[in-house]
Amino acid sequence: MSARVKICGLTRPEDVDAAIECGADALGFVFYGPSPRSVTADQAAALVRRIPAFVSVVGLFVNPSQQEVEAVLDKVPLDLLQFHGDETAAYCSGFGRRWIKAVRVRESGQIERAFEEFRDSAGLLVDAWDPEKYGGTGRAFNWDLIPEDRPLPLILAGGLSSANVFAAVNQVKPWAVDVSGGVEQNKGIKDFQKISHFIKEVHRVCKTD
Ligand SMILES: O=C(O)c1ccccc1NCC(=O)[C@H](O)[C@H](O)COP(=O)(O)O
Repeated sequence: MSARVKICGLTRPEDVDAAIECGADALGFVFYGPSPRSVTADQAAALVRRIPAFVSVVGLFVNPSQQEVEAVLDKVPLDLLQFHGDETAAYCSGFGRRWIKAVRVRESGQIERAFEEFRDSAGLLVDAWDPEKYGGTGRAFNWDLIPEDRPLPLILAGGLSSANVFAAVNQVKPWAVDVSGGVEQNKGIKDFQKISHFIKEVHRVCKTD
C-alpha cells in the first residue's frame, strides 16, 4: 500500500521548508479570507518559489467567484485547485485546471453520490462536517461511511494527527491523507516535529501492508 501526504494551510516559509524536508507530496495554500490559515496570492507566490519539482502545489478555495480564482492563478502556479465549499462540478471544471472536491461527510450514501457528481475531478477529499466551518475543523468523522468501491482517488482528511493516522490509513486505505490542525502549534503555525512524526507514521503503515 502507498498513501501520499498533503500538508494544508501553510503560511510561513519555514513550514513550507519543513514539509518538503519531511517528505510531503503536496502542499496546500488557503485562499479563503475567514480562515486563520488564509494567505494572499502575493504571499503564496513567494512561498511557492521554495517548492521543488515533484511536490504538488494546491490552492484551496471556498465558494470563490471566478474572478477570485483567476486572480490567484495569475500570480500563483497552482498544480491543482481544491474546492472546499458548495461548488458544482460544472463550476469546478470551468478553469481548465485539474481540481479536487471536498465533501463534508455527515451521512451514509453521501460519498457514493459525490463520486458520481464529481466524476470529472482528480480526486474526492472527504472531510468532517461542521455546522459552522467549511473545513480545517480538526475533527474526524466516522470512517465506516467511506465505501470500498471508489471510482476516483480518495483523499482522507479531518482531525488526522500522528496519533490516529496509522489507524486511519490501515482502515481506509486512501490514495492520500490531508492534514492541517494535527501538525500545528497554533492555527496557521506548523510544527516541524509534528509534520515529521505524521509523515513517518504514514510511511510506517504503508510498509506493514
Ligand atoms: O484550514 C482552514 O481554515 C479551512 C477553512 C475552510 C475550508 C477548509 C479549510 N482547510 C481545509 C484543510 O486544511 C484540510 O483539507 C482539512 O479540512 C483537514 O483539516 P484538519 O482537520 O485541521 O486536519
